[in-house]
Amino acid sequence: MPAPVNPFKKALCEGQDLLIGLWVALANSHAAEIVAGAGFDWILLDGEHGPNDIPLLAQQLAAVARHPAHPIVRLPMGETWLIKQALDIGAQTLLIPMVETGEQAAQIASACRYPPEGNRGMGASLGRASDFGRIKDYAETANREICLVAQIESRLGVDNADAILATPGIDAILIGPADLAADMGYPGTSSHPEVKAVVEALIARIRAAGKPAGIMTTDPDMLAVAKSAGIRFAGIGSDVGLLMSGAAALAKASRQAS
Ligand SMILES: O=C(O)C(=O)C[C@H](O)[C@@H](O)CO
Repeated sequence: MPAPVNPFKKALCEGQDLLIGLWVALANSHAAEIVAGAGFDWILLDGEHGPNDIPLLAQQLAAVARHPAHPIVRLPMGETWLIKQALDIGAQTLLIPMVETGEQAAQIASACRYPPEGNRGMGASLGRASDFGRIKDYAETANREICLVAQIESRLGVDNADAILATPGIDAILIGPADLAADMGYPGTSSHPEVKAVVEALIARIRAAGKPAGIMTTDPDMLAVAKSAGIRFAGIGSDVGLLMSGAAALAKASRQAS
């Protein structure tokens, strides 16, 4: 029995639709399960800015498994040991932040694949990835179902985008406008015209390299720019944002009603 098919990777490679996702940063399996059934194509379990660790991420992966929303796991950084642990708990799609060079792209790509394609350590028979050893052909078939998304979110990353895109094993690029804006001198202003121009040009380069481009943005104007430039996946909000805005609106409405 082979490793399970990665539906997100399949949809990116074979489909044309825009895949909509939600950032999930509450680091809670109940919250993840609630939004996984809401109708998103994917959810991003955020181990970079959410208070997540490997055990919490494993709980969330298990909690959302019965829903169609594909869980993408973002790690704090592209450390080889952390990539190994994330894959062994069953993450099939990883988002690695702040990828800035071709060398870094090669390192994270190698960490995601078993030899001879890479240097991922053998141990999935102990982990959820192989259903704890029940998927007998996991080691032979896992590589093709891993989807590695590199995040480009700095001027250096943009400058080196061609080298990152040319790296075998980098399956897609997600643009991070918030960090990109900060690096460009516009912290907190990810919808700055100069940022939008860089994002638009970067999407064109990603597409020209034959790879899918994605973005995370809650700014409608930035999303419109990205859509017109041809992105294939977009994170358009977060569980934290939904909870904050919903709670505040209810509190305000209840005061007005009383
Ligand atoms: O730089 C960015 O933009 C991102 O990486 C997304 C941020 O982490 C944050 O906007 C997620 O809500």
